[in-house]
Amino acid sequence: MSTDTPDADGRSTESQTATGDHDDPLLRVDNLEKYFWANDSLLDRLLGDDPVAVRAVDGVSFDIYEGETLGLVGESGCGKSTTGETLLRLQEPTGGRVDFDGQNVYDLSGSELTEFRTTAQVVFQDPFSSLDPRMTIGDTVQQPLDVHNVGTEDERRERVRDLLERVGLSADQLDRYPHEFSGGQRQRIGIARALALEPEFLVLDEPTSALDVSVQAQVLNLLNDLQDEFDLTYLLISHDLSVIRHVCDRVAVMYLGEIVEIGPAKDIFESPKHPYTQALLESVPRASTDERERDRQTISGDVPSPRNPPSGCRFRTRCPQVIPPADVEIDQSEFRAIMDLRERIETEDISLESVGDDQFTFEDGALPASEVSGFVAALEERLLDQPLSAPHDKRVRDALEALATKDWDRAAERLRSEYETVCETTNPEHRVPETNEGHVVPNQPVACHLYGDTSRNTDDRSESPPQQ
Ligand SMILES: Nc1ncnc2c1ncn2[C@@H]1O[C@H](COP(=O)(O)OP(=O)(O)OP(=O)(O)O)[C@@H](O)[C@H]1O
Repeated sequence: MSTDTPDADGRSTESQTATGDHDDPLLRVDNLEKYFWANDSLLDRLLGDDPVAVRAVDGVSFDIYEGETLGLVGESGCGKSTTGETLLRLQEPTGGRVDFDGQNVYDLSGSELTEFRTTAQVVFQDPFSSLDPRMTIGDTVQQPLDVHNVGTEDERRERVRDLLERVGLSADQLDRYPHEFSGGQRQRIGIARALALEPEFLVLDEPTSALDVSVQAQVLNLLNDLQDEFDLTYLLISHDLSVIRHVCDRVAVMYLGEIVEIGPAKDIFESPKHPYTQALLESVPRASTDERERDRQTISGDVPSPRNPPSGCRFRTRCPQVIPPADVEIDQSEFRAIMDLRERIETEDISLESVGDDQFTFEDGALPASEVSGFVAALEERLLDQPLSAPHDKRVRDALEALATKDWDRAAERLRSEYETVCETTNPEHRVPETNEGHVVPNQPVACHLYGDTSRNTDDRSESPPQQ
């Protein structure tokens, strides 16, 4: 990680050479899974509601090498914080393992677990809520030393003074309270506390998101200096691509509980492979006027609920590159319109009674035959932004006709039989992508049906340690 002397692409030469000395990762995350259970209260059980799994983290695998900064990026709700907290064992996993220095952290107990808790620390986003307003900052930073009974009282106080100085505060301030400090200073206090036990590994969970932009850079620079000085390894969680770009050696892109792409930061930013990574990058505001004038694409819709994630590729409900069946010729905007329509029919998310401003009246669950064509036309107008080309227009009308008898299943089946895509039937495995010239890109596995050949499948982790 480095922020002080950025080169042309915003990463310093130093950061590009900061990793790669070690074949064995410091941290190896293997198929990590964390489900929460909703509808699981006594009342729910009395009401007969079944518990529902919230799949916050759903089988992620990656490695972190000593001295590097791995970025974990994705929209809000994708499972980044849950991943960070679960791998630190602040939450227990529902599946998978995490090896730290060769030991599965979920097997640790007693003194081994205590040792792990000193070695792996976290810095949270919000320095306002993560500090106890009734404790002086000296006591706050000293607390982990007290809990772990490190040194004498005098030695602990001396260490607190050193730490405060080291993070850019004055040792004279240790009797002050959090409200006497600015946001950036409070984050420095949080960092000092995280460093108190001389950890090797820090999870930085949105460490600058609550700060003013001008202060963000200072805190990132401080984290960079501390990494060099104390040989720290970072997992940096952020939804902010500019933060990730400037400080990370490698980047893992997370979507709805899964890692969709992972690779060296430079490659991810210069040559993103997964449509989600591309869409995330497209949605970043541009710095230069030329680029600002270019149309900025935003990702359509919201992240679906992790209670009921889409089948197959989870990004397919928003993806601008969904793959049509081999025998269907259709442009992407028409295919997207039909996919969205299918989704609404399959979830019965269309109010049939209100179509055409209530001009159609269902009797015994069906419309009179004379009204069906008007009803279909009104439905098309409501559900489609633009008319479809042949033969798709006819197929869609057939499906909509089934809704005139409220036969949702027949409508859904009519479209499914024509338009079912590999993106919905099959969860893509991580594969090493191929460039247009036929070169494979071994360090950038991607989970997308657009790429690769199943003979070269890999799991989520890069095949080799980060490049020098
Ligand atoms: N204790 C919990 N119980 C139930 N669901 C939870 C719990 N904690 C998190 N979730 C759900 O898990 C999903 C992932 O949340 P998480 O906070 O890990 O995402 P994130 O990518 O870090 O987003 P953000 O940046 O908004 O925190 C979300 O849908 C969230 O609502």
